[in-house]
Amino acid sequence: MSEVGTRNPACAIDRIGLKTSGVVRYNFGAAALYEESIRRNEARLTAHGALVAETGQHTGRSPKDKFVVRDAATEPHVWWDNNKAISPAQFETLLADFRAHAADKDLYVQDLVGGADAELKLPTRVITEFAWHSLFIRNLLIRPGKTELEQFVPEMTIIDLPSFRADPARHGSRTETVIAVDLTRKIVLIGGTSYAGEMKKSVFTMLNYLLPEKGVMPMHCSANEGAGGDAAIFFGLSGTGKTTLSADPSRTLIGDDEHGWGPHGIFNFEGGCYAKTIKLSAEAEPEIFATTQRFGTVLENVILDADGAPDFNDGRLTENTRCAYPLDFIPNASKTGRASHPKNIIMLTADAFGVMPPIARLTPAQAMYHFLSGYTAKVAGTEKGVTEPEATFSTCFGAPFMPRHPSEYGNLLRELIALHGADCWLVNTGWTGGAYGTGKRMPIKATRALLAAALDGSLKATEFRTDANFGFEVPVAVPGVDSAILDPRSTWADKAGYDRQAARLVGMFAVNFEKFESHVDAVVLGAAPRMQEAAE
Ligand SMILES: Nc1ncnc2c1ncn2[C@@H]1O[C@H](COP(=O)(O)OP(=O)(O)OP(=O)(O)O)[C@@H](O)[C@H]1O
Ligand SMILES: O=C([O-])CC(=O)C(=O)O
Ligand SMILES: [Mn+2]
Repeated sequence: MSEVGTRNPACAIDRIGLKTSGVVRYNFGAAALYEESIRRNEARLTAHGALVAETGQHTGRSPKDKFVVRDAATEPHVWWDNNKAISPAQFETLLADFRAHAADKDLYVQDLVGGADAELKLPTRVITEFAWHSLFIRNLLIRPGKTELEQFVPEMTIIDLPSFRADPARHGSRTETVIAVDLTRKIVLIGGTSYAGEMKKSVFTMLNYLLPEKGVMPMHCSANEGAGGDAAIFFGLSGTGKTTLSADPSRTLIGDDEHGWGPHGIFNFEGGCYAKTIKLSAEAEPEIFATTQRFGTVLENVILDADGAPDFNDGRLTENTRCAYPLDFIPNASKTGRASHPKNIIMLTADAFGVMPPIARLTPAQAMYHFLSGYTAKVAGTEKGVTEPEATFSTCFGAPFMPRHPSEYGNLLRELIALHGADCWLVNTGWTGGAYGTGKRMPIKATRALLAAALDGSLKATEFRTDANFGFEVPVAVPGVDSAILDPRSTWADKAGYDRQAARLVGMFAVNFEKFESHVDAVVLGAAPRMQEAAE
């Protein structure tokens, strides 16, 4: 095998049975991976020095094509209602076919780490067919130093071969796309998709399985820290604002997407960020915008204009355009990836029905209810002319990444909130002044002002009213924020329309929560939104 680059002399890729007649490139840095990506026609340079790649058919994750190996070790611990199973034999066949497929390919290898806590870290080797995927994952995970690299022994291995085609009859897959997760041997095989986000979420899935047994809560959340050392975490489904709102010039960024909460506080699983770039502007999100105008950042499915500059308003390939950059591309990012126990817990939702207030205070029981519900709303692509939003409930704000039953994560979170006395808030970054189609997206400025007041403690001291539908406490007036938006009903021209929409949403919450009723106590059940007797 022809090899280039730095690695532990005792750890070549044949440790996972891979051999190739091509060249294996270990732990290449950004410049070398740029050269490789461009030489191989995988990617292009932008006018400002970022690298831009297109993913073809798959412009987002493929949760329906993800499978977990059901063996004696995983059988009792995995939540099989939410995770599709494949047999150890099917996985073995798939792994053998991955080896055969790789046998004449050039391969890129990155030895990286998931988890900024030295006692809990997961050394992860990522072997990719594409050079740009190698740079993506190098940007996203934690990069070991040179000495560490020379002694690196992977615990987890990801093999990512987008040109592989799975065979449902042979591999137990659904389509030609497959994400196969062996939690016991800590191997993930990704085939038939070029969407880079699959790699980072594979590490997340593994940590979500491993950490609860060590008493650590894994979370789909961003995190930042105030000057006084007060940490905040922001849960939320895709597109609700974890990345946008955690990048705050007045606070230290810990991470934008995946964290653990253990006995020593919180820690990032990653060493980089993966931000949405659709309609990204220098005005609303200066720190994130700046990462797109420099060397080292990977842009995914972003369209370039005639001058080679990214056009973030162009959603021609997908609305899910992205940029991936190391944490230190954000000026005030943490160097350690760790912070104290969070003082504030924010649950983000993008309520496209325009019913929820922009901020509400949650009791611990309400926080548990909303954590298990995991509500947000999706809006259809505008080009299709669909104006009706669709409610999404994804438990723990991340069902596709949760191998275990939600009650395991829920109970861990509940204990931690009680132990550390964290304050909990629900923040709606979705629609105001009506539902999607009538109203508009909450101004980022307003969301930031409300969060600032919650995080500096001043919001707690203001006057609150109780929301008629959801039962949580909503501030009446906040300095620097138009009071009207605090009461969503007042922003709707059609009040009866608001009441109908609110009643519908409460009904959706109730139906969704039925599956958790036998897993929670009366206190959490009592935190459910109230069905109204009648509108008016
Ligand atoms: N009031 C608001 N608060 C936060 N984001 C907003 C707001 N209004 C519009 N946005 C836009 O919503 C998007 C939020 O995306 P962001 O990348 O922060 O999501 P995320 O929660 O990190 O998702 P993912 O887990 O998929 O990475 C951004 O494109 C941002 O510009
Ligand atoms: O993984 C992705 O595709 C993006 C992301 O963070 C999420 O969906 O939560
Ligand atoms: Mn995410």
